[in-house]
Amino acid sequence: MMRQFLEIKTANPDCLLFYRMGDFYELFFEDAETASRALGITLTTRGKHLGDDIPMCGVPVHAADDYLQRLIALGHRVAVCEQLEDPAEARKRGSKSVVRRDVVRLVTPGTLTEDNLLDSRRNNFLAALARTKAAGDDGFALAWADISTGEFGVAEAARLELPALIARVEPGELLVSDALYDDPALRNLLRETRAAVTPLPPAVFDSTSAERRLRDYFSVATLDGFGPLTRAETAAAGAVVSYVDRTQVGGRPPLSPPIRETRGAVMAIDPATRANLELVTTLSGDRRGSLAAAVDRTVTAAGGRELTRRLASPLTDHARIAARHEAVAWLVDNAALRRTVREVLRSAPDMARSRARIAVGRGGPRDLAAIRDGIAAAHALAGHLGEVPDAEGPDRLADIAGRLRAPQRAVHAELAAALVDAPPHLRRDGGFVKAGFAAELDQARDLRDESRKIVAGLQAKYQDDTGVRSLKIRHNNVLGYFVEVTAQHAGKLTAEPNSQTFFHRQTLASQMRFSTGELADLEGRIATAAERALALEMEIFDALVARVVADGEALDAASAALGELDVHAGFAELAVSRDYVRPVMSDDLAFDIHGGRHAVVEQALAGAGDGPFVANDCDLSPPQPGDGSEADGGRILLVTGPNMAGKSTFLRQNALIAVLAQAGSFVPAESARIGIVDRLFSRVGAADDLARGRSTFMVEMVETAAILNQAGPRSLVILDEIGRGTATFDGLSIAWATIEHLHDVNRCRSLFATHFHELTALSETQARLSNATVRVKEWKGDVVFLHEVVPGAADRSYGVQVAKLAGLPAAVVSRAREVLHKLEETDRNAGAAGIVDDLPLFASHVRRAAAPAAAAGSPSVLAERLAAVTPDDLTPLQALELLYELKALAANQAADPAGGREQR
Ligand SMILES: Nc1ncnc2c1ncn2[C@@H]1O[C@H](COP(=O)(O)OP(=O)(O)OP(=O)(O)O)[C@@H](O)[C@H]1O
Repeated sequence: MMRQFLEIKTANPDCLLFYRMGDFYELFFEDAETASRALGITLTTRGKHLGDDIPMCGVPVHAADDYLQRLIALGHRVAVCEQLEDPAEARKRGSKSVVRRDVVRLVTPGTLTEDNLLDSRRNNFLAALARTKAAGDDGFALAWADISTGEFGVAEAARLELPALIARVEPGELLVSDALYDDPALRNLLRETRAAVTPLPPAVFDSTSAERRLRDYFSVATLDGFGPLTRAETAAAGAVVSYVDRTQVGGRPPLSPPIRETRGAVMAIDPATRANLELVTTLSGDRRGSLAAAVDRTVTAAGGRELTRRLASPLTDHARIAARHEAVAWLVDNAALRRTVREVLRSAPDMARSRARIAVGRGGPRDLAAIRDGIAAAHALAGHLGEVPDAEGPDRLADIAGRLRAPQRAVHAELAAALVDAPPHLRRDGGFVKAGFAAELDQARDLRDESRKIVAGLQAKYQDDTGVRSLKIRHNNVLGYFVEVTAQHAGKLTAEPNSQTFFHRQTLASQMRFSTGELADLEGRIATAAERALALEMEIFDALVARVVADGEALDAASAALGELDVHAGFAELAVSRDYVRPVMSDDLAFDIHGGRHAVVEQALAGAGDGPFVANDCDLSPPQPGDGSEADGGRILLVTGPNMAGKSTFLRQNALIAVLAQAGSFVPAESARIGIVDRLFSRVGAADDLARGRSTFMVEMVETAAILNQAGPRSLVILDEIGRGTATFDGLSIAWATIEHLHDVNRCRSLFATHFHELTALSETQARLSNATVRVKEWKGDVVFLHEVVPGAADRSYGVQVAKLAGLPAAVVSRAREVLHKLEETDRNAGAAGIVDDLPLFASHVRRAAAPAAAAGSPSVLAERLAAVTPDDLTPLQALELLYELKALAANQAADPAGGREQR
């Protein structure tokens, strides 16, 4: 047996080997040590190998899923090795022969199918990243498949686009070739992804053999039917199916043909933005508190997964977005139908995952029942949708109704006729086929149950015959049926005449067990009948499985349609219950939100009874009378305001409104007009990334750099407190230059929140920048937050007041007030004027701020000259001349720096 174990282990060196022995999976050697540590189970020894004890530990088969889940979560991979024949078969080959065993499946993070190993509301994708050599940085492709639902997608990407794509798909496991695994350019990407990264030999990614593998997997002669896949896409998709084959050991889960996603079809959202906006999980990884949790009104698992997917990948295609809104609008208007639809949906089980398990031979009777109930729900829903004349319903719903009708009624009828209402999880013990379905089965069962009644009668008879009232007939796997009496009464059975009937079988401490001829005879009949019944049930099970497998594609179509309908109905329910409106989508640069709210904060406030959320407007549409096209450039809104006033909330709520709208939902606002956003960027909050050797400030700058380098005219950019992680002047300067770059180069719709009030001066020179502030009231020295965003600039930050609210010791608060007072005084007298010479750009503003002190010194000549310039009035030539002049002025000033200071 050890030889067999070692052979199998050698073939699967990177996995923990679950070696089946009877009712246990046993682990040996290092695997046993690793597993016992990871699972907290006892480590024992069994036999010797090369003179040493063999470490061993085991998990019971019936509880194996739990242990698997924990091992997978810890990043292990497990090879499940089963007994492939009955031990009796093995014994026929000789008393020393070993039961045939082999690995039937590798369990890895990306190839799970069991419900308790999966999150029902999220896909679990296995992804593969491939690159074609010739194309360099641009030739990447990602393929992703969920073997628990059959979905399969593929897309091309440039290297810079990869982080966003991988973060969106959020694979559980990512396959890469050894070469990519070792590529320094991808090191950070691979380290940052939450997926378990599995390096594989380059041959797995070879595009020529990939093509063959795909043809083979989908049993097609050519891949042309899948649309034109690029070489990198073929390689990635080929790697996925090759790994599925390897881990499922030939049991092929049904996958849809790879659906190719065109570039730019979904809103690009990089990983930092995705995390910051907490779209599907919060920063701490929970679903609770995320946008998904706040807007999820779906009632099925398929709907939950579809919702998560939509929020993670909002569309950019006007027509497709409009179709989703149309479906939601229709379900908003048809309240009665919406309620019926949701009611029926509630009864629909997770058909996709059940069908996938059935297809790989891991399904049980309960999975068949899920298909039965799923088909019933699908047909009922199609009926309800069909009751309303098609002309009234939007295309999207008509299409959904069509797919809901796809599964055959006959399949449902058979399942319904064969299965009991609530069948057991495992088929092993039978008991799932309805009485009356198969006459032969009924007979076998009757015989079995009849015999059980006879056993009961026999027990009564034996009690009378022997006079032992406590005599029992029991059953166990070793003895079969036996008569049991307490030791005290044993004598009555061993004495004449009873000893003629009762044969002694076993003596325990306080009981004695016997057999009788009648009992042995009955036992035989019961066992045969039970075996027969079980065998018949297994036959019926297999026949039902075959029916389900044959109708698999229709079932998948219906399951997907069910999920989509659930999302539409859920969004409609959300719109009605939380007062969301249908956004008007356009192809220009509009972004005009009236009375917008934060989807998550609003609900949190309502839940905590913390008063209403204050709605706010936000208009980032191009201000000039133009056609609103890209040439006009979007507006930048610079938001200043005290701490805790609601700046971050305001910024995020607008980003979330864009995401919701393009995901197909209505939005929390009184009205919204949104020109489609193709990329969303946000830099919100700051966190150290010490693990990667990056300080808070470094993280902030890396993310800002990515935005300034990548944001295009159709992007939406949210920047919160850029530059706060460093010294004031450095921070202010960086923020200043960042805004100018956004305004002049990126020209995209942007929201910028800051505590640097100096930045508000930019509105004088930047045509498309306007200032907004969040109102507060001061009351008896404390600050009252109104959360109202109004045009204009804040005058101060109220930081000390907020610190007091936060419970800073009174002594610290009063000392801070003193220091603040002193600093403000110094600033008024000298500090501000000091900026004038060093940073001429700030001149216009600083002069205003320092007005009382102006007499104390003369402002910089350079600043004065600049202030006199109206850039819009200059011809290019004049501008160049001005530049020469300014350079000369600056050179003069630099030659006599002390002179400048002495004047002050
Ligand atoms: N519009 C609103 N209506 C009601 N409450 C709000 C609103 N906006 C924000 N709040 C409440 O105020 C709190 C603080 O908001 P937020 O974090 O956005 O402030 P901030 O101005 O960004 O603060 P800081 O400058 O300190 O980062 C939120 O947690 C929320 O409870």
